[in-house]
Amino acid sequence: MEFLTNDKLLIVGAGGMIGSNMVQSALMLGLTPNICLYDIYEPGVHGVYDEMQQCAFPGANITYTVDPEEAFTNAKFIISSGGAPRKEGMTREDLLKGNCKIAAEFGENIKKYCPDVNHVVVIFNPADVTALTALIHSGLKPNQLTSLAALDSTRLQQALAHEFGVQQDKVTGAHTYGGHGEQMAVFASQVKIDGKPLSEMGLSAERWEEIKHKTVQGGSNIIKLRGRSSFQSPAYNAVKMIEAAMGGEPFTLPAGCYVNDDKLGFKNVMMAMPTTIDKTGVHYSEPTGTPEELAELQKSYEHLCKMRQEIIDLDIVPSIEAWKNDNANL
Ligand SMILES: NC(=O)c1ccc[n+]([C@@H]2O[C@H](COP(=O)([O-])OP(=O)(O)OC[C@H]3O[C@@H](n4cnc5c(N)ncnc54)[C@H](O)[C@@H]3O)[C@@H](O)[C@H]2O)c1
Ligand SMILES: O=C(O)C[C@H](O)C(=O)O
Repeated sequence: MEFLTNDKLLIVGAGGMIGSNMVQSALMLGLTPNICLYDIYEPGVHGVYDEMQQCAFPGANITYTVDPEEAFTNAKFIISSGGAPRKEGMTREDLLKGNCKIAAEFGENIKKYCPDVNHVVVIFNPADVTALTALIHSGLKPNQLTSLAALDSTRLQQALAHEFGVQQDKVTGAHTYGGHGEQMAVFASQVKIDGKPLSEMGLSAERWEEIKHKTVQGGSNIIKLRGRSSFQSPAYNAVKMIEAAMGGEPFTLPAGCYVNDDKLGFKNVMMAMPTTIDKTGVHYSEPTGTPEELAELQKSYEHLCKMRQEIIDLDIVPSIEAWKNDNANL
């Protein structure tokens, strides 16, 4: 089996549902044989390790540990789903306090044990805010850390493909930006169905609102159907993001990235943007949309600013001025 690299990939939260699926996806996609599984729950991560050994995957060199020093040392790529998931009836924001505390420790571990890491993907929710917390505590440059935001766009693609009876890959430009939560901004103006603009497809305004609602509720719908939050789609997409950061196939769906942009008016937040991820990290571009879509994005940004204030008030991150003093790149 040929691998893209031999660099160490660390999977944090590897004993959980997303973590265990990521190990498998990373090996099946041929990213690296050198994978370290880390979790705070020994039986869980031990069990995943045993199962991966029992796959007898050619060339794999998997280790597992509950010791952060052993886990983070020499890691070149990291994906973390190490945090609590929500249950039915909860919002992602309900996880903010507990998971952002975990994110602060996660960032500190990076700073202490692997400051030379190339790229980090944060999955655990609320992903925009846990990722911001991790970025601030890690001391990394903004283009080295991304959060998983792609599922909202793949859900929009899915709903539109179903509506028009086409293969999902015939739906292009179906993207959501801003926060990965109920306040996400769902963009229609760039969508094409089999090459034809959505505006020419005869979709009623009422039907579009239903598709939007379905997209926003996509995560809750999986919880209703499966009794737990999504794990296959986040695992696959996060591994694809890391593959792109390793220099493999480009990742073109929106990703969460640090934005501090006077021109756009979005300051000191992590949010989903039009992005590209490559060996040099994550790079965003300006979203294209109608004035209504951009106003929705502004609302989503304002919601993210409120959550940012909560983690400042909880002393999980310092004030914006203080974190900028610590890391001039932010
Ligand atoms: N961004 C997204 O699109 C997206 C999609 C799905 C799920 N999620 C989020 O991903 C997270 C994980 O979901 P899951 O289904 O894998 O949950 P899970 O409970 O199956 O797994 C989480 C794992 O993290 C471990 N863990 C907890 N605290 C840790 C710490 N401090 N260090 C290391 N490991 C730790 C747990 O022991 C557990 O094994 C949740 O927060 C969920 O909401 C995000
Ligand atoms: O919905 C959740 O809590 C998990 C995840 O954020 C998702 O969108 O599937």
